[in-house]
Amino acid sequence: MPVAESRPETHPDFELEREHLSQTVAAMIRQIEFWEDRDRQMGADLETSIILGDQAEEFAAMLSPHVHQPFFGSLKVRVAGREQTLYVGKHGFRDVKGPYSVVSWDSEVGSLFYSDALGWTPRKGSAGVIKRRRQLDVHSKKLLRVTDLYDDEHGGDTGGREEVLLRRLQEDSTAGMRDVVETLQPEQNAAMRAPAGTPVIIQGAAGSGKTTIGFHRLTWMTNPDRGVHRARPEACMVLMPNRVLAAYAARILPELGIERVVVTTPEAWATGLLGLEKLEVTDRTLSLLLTDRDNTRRALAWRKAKLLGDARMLDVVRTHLWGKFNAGLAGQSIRESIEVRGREPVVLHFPETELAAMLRDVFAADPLAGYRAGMRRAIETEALSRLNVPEGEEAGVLRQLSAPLTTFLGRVFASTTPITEARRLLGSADALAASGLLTDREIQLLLTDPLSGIPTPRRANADVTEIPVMLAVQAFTGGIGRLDGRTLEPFDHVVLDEAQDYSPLLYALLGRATRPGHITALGDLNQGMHGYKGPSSWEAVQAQLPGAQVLTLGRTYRSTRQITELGARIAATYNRAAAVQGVDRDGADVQRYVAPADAPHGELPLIAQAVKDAQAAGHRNIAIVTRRGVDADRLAEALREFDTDAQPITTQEHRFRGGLVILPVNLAKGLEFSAAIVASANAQTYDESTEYERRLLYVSASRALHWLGLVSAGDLHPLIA
Ligand SMILES: Nc1ncnc2c1ncn2[C@@H]1O[C@H](COP(=O)(O)OP(=O)(O)OP(=O)(O)O)[C@@H](O)[C@H]1O
Repeated sequence: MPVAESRPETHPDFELEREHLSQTVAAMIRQIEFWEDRDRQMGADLETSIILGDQAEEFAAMLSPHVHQPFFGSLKVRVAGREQTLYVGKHGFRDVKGPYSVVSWDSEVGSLFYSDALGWTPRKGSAGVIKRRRQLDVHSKKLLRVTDLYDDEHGGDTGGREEVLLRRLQEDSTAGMRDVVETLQPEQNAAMRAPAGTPVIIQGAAGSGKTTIGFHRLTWMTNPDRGVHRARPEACMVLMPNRVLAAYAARILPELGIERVVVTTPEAWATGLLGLEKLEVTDRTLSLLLTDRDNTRRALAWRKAKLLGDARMLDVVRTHLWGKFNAGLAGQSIRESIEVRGREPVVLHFPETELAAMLRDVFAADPLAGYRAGMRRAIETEALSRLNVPEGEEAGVLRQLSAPLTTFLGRVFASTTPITEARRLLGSADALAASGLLTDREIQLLLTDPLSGIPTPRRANADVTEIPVMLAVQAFTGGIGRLDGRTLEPFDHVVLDEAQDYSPLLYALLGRATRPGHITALGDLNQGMHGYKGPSSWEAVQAQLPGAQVLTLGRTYRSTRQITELGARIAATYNRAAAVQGVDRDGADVQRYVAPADAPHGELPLIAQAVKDAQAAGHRNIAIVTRRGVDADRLAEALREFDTDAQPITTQEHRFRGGLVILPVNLAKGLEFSAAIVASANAQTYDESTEYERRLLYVSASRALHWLGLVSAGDLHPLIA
């Protein structure tokens, strides 16, 4: 069946829809004017009037940005013999006096627009049937197009959903991640709306929309419809692999209507929590894997890194701290004379045996704020109850207790900075053996140092592989979570991007730091660049996040068929999973630029030419991708001689602001551009025999939406030649 066409003259309902749009715009404007008119926001007294006025102003401010596009779709439903059309937009709007209401995309009914379901049973009321789904392209208050996606009266599915999607995918990239509210696909919608309070692992190939969907799920979590599971944006955190990507992705948030979410990197979060923002984080395992040719040493380094991120390490750390704090308690007691107003002073005495019993209870209770705070609270509570302190006098008693308590806690818990304590544990066979959880071979492995040949920086540093153990020490002693002023709270919701790079131990810790069931992990086990620090399977993650569901996104959306096919050729050399299904979108052929290996200026003139060609094809956001940061800096400089001014993005401080940029592949991961040019796309740069290098080549070659150029002085890489 032909798709009901979109041009005004061909879609029979175009005029009707245009009229509905203009009436909706008018109704919204009326409502905004009403809210903005303070004289009409009258309460019983002045104070209530002011509150009402402020509230109304806030409503007006929230609705205003949506007047230019009140909705993007509609749903015709039949319930109890009555037909009704619901309009779906980015922001809900209730037309109190008329029929021009809009339901929000992230509401319960909004979901029906995206799913393939043909009926539904609401919580109350009778079951309904979907009669029609319709896309309405609106821009600047003007209706541009009407496309039916599903029409009961015309044979059901029209193929319109694919048509709308393809149109959207043809658009140019922007300087930030975009929302896909208008074209969310059924499987994405289902993943986004996996029951609130259930941890979710979204597995999907590159370009399947994982990261995008993760942010949409976060927004969905903040909707009041989520009830007890509703998340406050300021209490949520998103972890992304680097700061360039974090800044790029965070731009989606205002579009989705939420603000104040913390979007950062795991390293920044960890060093912040450890109170060591200046700590340099190294990845010496990676350096060794890339430079050392000794296979035994490589295998050792890999296995040691894996073991450091093993979830059992949580209890290894806990047992170690138990032994340490108990030893610290030996010979300690608290004896303090306390005055309660109106009574004789009494001596409060906690002998060692009692303190030891309290410590045992604190370990058993495992408080979020850590054992130190837990112990303080336990002693304070016991003191108040033992002295039978009247309510008004509690603060005074606690003040008297404060100094001796701090001294005592200092003796037991001090000298435990997470870094030194983690290293002390990892260097001691006895400490590692205490829990009985590790085998002798594993203990030996932890005591060896396969990385001794890899230099460490001069500054204070920690390796990514030891950070989870340090965080575990921190979690047990000082607590782990979100700092709200001086108190530690669990995060309302945490989203992890590139979730295949988080160890099971980190998952266990993040689970502690977050409300139960409130982690959304987005990843692709096939894209793992750092298998030594990630989980071996999603089951290993599920073991740390009770009840976690794995949802798979099967389609990819980013690139044209030509670019997707090229990427698939590279990925097929290491990817064991079945080939993914791309959206079949036709585009320009992949362009290849090859100069003789001894050409006077090497590949420079070719890169400059590729940039000109991409620009001539109409692209503005263009990336030149290099293998390393130094290559990008060097090329940026040299290309100026060839009339090409590319902005380098070579440190995490740089930001992508659109235009022509040059950046190394590790910073390009996750970003996307209308056009991309892979510099030095050859086997000298991306070693063919190393899987890691082939994965990097894949990342470089998969950054473009529409146009891809491959450049080399000397033969192109065999996988893409
Ligand atoms: N339903 C959709 N409608 C329109 N565009 C979409 C849709 N889903 C994904 N896209 C687009 O596909 C591209 C890839 O999305 P995204 O970056 O979220 O994928 P990803 O799975 O996180 O990829 P990677 O693993 O490479 O980081 C983006 O341009 C995104 O806007």
